[in-house]
Amino acid sequence: MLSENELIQIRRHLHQIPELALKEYETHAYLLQVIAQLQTDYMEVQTPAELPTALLVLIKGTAPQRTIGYRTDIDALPVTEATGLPFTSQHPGVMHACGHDIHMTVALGVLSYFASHQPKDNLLFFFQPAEESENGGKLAYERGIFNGQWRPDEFYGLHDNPDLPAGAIGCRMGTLFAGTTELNIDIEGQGGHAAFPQDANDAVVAMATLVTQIQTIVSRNIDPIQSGVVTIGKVEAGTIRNVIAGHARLEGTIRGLTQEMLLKIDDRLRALCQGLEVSFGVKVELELNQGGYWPVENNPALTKRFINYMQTAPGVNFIETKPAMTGEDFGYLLAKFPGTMFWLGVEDDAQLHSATLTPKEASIQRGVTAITGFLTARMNEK
Ligand SMILES: CC(=O)N[C@@H](CCC[C@H](N)C(=O)O)C(=O)O
Repeated sequence: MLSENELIQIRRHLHQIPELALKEYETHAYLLQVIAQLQTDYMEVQTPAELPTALLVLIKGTAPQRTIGYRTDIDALPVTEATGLPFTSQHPGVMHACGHDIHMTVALGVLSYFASHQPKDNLLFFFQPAEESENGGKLAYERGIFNGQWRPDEFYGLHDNPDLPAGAIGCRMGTLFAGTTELNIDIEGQGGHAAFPQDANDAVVAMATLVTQIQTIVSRNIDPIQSGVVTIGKVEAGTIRNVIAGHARLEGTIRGLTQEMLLKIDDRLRALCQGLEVSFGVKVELELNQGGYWPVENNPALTKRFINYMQTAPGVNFIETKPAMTGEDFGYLLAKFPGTMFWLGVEDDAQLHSATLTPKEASIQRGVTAITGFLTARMNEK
């Protein structure tokens, strides 16, 4: 079983080798190396050919009634790290800014416990690529990697949370995370000389107007008692100060706690894009892609058990949380397999996706202890 100190060294190594969605080859190789040291005769490891940076590890139980799945994501973000940590990212422009290094380490800690204490039920660990983009969970499901002995009867997974105390477990009945839709908008106008706007059709002015109009969707079109978010995270236009840009592109994300909310926001976006074509004489292409980022809906019966355990287990700091507007493609897997997603507190002033995110490492061992305790208790239930 991996000690707390060994887990911290593993986390620091993973932190130095962050990789973007579907390119997690070095991470995959390192995970395999750690897992090989934990190998027992009741463990099977598989790299699915259909998704080559994913990893499945099955620990066979002594008297299995079910296969319990535990999922961790493994990808990182295109963020330039600014933590100044001695174990900072060695991959320029890429960082574990969402804490997936912590997620993987906790999963390895739980795996190492059951590799040396054979469980009663089967335990399936799924190291999933591409959570931040590219729909790794959906791809895994659609490409059929959860077949035969690799199919979980129920699934659990966590996300780190800087707003909660280190090691605290947060969860709620019902919806934990929003569904998200990625949006891309291309605006085609007419380029020209900066001095002769009358002969051009400025895509920058059309784009700026659209960005402002988009702000009215949440403020004016949705019920204030409900929730929605539209964030434009990236804008691109132009080449130099004295050339009017003929093309502009916006990239953003839509968030809603229900599918109805997401579809309503989609409709308003379509209408605003059509209006922009009329009012500015530009051509607008709107692309909406929800992929696997469905709302994360916790299964009522399993989540009740999970919360009961965490509320009463000695040494676990359980906090009931509100729904969050973060997205997670575990939402897709929870629509296919019953299960529970929960938070692990990592206590930091920086937010997720920030270049200075520095999760507290004390959360790792506390998370491992809470999760191994829960899984053991779950295996003793009918
Ligand atoms: C926990 C977290 O931060 N998840 C990501 C999920 C990305 C969703 C998708 N690529 C999108 O941008 O809509 C998040 O940004 O919430």
